[in-house]
Amino acid sequence: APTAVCSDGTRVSNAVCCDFIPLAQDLQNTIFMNDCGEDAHESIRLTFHDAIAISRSQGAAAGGGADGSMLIFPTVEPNFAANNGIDDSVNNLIPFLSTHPTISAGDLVQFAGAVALSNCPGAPQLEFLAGRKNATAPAVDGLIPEPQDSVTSILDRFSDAGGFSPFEVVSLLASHTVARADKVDTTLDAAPFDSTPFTFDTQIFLEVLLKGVGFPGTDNNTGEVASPLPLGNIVSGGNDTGEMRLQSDFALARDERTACFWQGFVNEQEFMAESFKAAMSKLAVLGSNRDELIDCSDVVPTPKPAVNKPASFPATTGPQDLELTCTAERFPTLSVDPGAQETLIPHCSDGGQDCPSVQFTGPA
Ligand code: HEM
Ligand SMILES: [Ca+2]
Ligand SMILES: [Mn+2]
Repeated sequence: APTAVCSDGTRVSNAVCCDFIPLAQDLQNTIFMNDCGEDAHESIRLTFHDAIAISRSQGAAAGGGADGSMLIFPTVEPNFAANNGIDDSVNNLIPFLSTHPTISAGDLVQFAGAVALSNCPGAPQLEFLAGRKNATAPAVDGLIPEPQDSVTSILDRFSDAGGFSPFEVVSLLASHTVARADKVDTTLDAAPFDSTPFTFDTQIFLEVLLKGVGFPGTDNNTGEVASPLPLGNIVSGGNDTGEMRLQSDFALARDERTACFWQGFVNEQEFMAESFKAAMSKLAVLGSNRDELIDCSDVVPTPKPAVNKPASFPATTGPQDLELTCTAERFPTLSVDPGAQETLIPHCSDGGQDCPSVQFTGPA
C-alpha cells in the first residue's frame, strides 16, 4: 500500500519515487513527445548498451553495468564501434542530470527507457527500481554484442554479463520491434527491423523468419543480411526505407538453441511483452544489488494499449516464405495482408514522411 504523498498529490510506495514524476513529464515534453519515434527508440537502445557493459569473467574493472557510465564519461563508451549512434541519446539525456539533480545517471538511463517504451502501443509497463550508484569509470570496449557476431558469441556474452539464458536473450530482442538502424547502412536513415517500428507487436518475430529477398540500401554491409521487404521510396525522394535485417536476428531465429523461443513469440503479444519485461528487470539492475534498490515501478507511465491486430504476413509474403527450423512446435496460422505490391513502411508514426527528431548537441 502507498506510504508517501508527493508534492503534486500523487501517492507512491516510497518518497524517493516522487522525483521521477516530474522527470517523466520533462522527458516526454522535451524529447519523446509521447511518441514511439526515433528518440524513444534510441533511449530504449541506450538502456541495453549501458547495462550490458559488465562482465563476470573480467571482473568489476571491465564495467559497472547499468551505472550511467555512458552519460558520465560521454567521450569514451559512445566512441566504441558497437555503440555507433548512441551519442544521440547520450547527448539528449545529459542535460537532465543538471535539471533533475537528485537522480543518478544510471537511474536516468533506465527510467528514460521505461518512459520511452510506454509510448509504444503494446509495450509492458517496465519495472523500475531506483538507487543506482554513479559510475566511477567507463566500461572497456568489446562488451556490446554486434550484429555480425555468431549466436555462440552472443549467448556467451549475455551469460557472462548477467547469467541470461537463451530464452531471455530472445525475449530481450522483442526490443527490435520498435527499432531502426542508422549506422549499419550509412546510406539509409532509420531503416526499420519490422514493418511496424512504432508498435510493440510480434511482427519482428514473424518477419525475421521470412525468406530474405533484397537489401533496402547497399548490399555489402557488415552485420546485415537480406530482408523480405526491401522496398522504400528513397530513390524517388521520400524518407520511407525498406526493412533491414540484422544478421544476428536472422541467426538467432534459426539456430537450434533459440529458434523455438523465437518462433514461440509469433502472435503471442502478451507472452512476448511479459517475457521482455522479465528479462528487462534483470538487465536494468546489472551492477547493482536489487535488494538495495527501491521499487518505484508505480511512477512508470502506463503504456499505450496494444493495437490488438494479430500478427500477419505483410502483403506479397506468406507462409510459403517461412524459413522454420523449430520442429518441436507448430507454426500459428496467420492471415496475409491484402495487396499485390509490397507496402511501404512509413518513416513517421503518423504515417508521414517528415518527423524531425529532437537532438541536443553535447559532448558525446
Ligand atoms: C544480440 C544482441 C543485439 C544486437 C547484435 C543488436 C544490434 C543492433 C543494431 C546493429 C542496431 C542498429 C543501430 C543503428 O545502426 O542505428 C540496433 C538497434 C536497436 N537495438 Fe539492438 N541489438 C541487440 C540487442 C538489443 C537489446 C537487448 C535491446 C534492448 C533491450 C536493443 C534495442 C535496440 C533498439 C531500441 C534499437 C533501435 C535504435 C533506433 O531506432 O535508433 N537491442 N541493435
Ligand atoms: Ca513492431
Ligand atoms: Mn536511430
